[in-house]
Amino acid sequence: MTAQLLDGKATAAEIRTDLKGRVEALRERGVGVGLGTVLVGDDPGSHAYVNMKHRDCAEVGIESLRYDLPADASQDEVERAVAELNGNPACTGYIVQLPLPKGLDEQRVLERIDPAKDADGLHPTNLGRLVLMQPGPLPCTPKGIVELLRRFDVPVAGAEVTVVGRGITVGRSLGLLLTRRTENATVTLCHTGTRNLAAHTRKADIVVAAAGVPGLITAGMVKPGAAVLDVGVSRVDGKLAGDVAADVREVAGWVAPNPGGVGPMTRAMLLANVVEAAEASARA
Ligand SMILES: Nc1nc(=O)c2c([nH]1)NC[C@@H]1CN(c3ccc(C(=O)N[C@@H](CCC(=O)O)C(=O)O)cc3)C=[N+]21
Repeated sequence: MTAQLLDGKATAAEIRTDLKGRVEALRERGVGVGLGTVLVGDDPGSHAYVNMKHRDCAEVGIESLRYDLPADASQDEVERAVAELNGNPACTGYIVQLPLPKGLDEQRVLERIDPAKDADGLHPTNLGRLVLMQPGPLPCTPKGIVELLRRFDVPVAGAEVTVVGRGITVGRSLGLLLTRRTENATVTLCHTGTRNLAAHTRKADIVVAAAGVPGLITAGMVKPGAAVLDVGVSRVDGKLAGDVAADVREVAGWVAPNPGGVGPMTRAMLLANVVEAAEASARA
């Protein structure tokens, strides 16, 4: 038996079609939707991701505003781009592509984003709302993971979920999201200090691998029939490598591959956050 594919690529395309209709409806009411990006430096991966985000915007009818700053940009220059997007009414939401080049204070930049325009949900105010279980923009990757599980009817309520990785953009935020009453999962959050990783993954109904360690999760670490989602992004000899080994397909019940799984869902949720913020402001 091989695992059912959690096809993030096809699901994200369906979501973009839905969003396109909602963007048209907003425009008919005179409400524009614009996504900004701030990219610093010349990392080829980051450039590729930002390009994909702008292509998605064009498809859905969202205006895009783009700031590309050189690798030697100063903290002030980055913060000036952020201030401009905060002040520009054509920009209804934006992101600062992470990681920023060494020497820049990432947290200080994130804190200067207007929380109402925070399309990534990474401003401390919005992360605080997540901790407090109040409404607000959610980090795109965790939101995409929950949406993917929901659309493929993977049971989440009451499930044992083991998340590997404690980063803010994925692991830690996902733990907070999945333990809300509306998701109701039991979460084990593993990290580099975890003593027996396999013991934690083997008991899980759902494993989310977001450690950035190529091939970390192998077939022997997975309970038969479990859902395994590969969120690892590493480059091995210039090629994209996930955290999940190929043999996992033979034991898992569902697999979200990388590429083609959670990545496209992350981009779709970025658009969803921008559209939802515009809809909320149109209601106000
Ligand atoms: N402020 C900020 N927000 C982010 O959301 C953010 C970020 N910084 N920095 C980097 C990570 C990484 N990330 C991905 C998004 C989409 C794909 C994606 O769509 N991947 C496709 C194509 C992969 C390929 O072919 O290269 C796939 O998985 O099928 C991957 C990775 C967002 N990130």
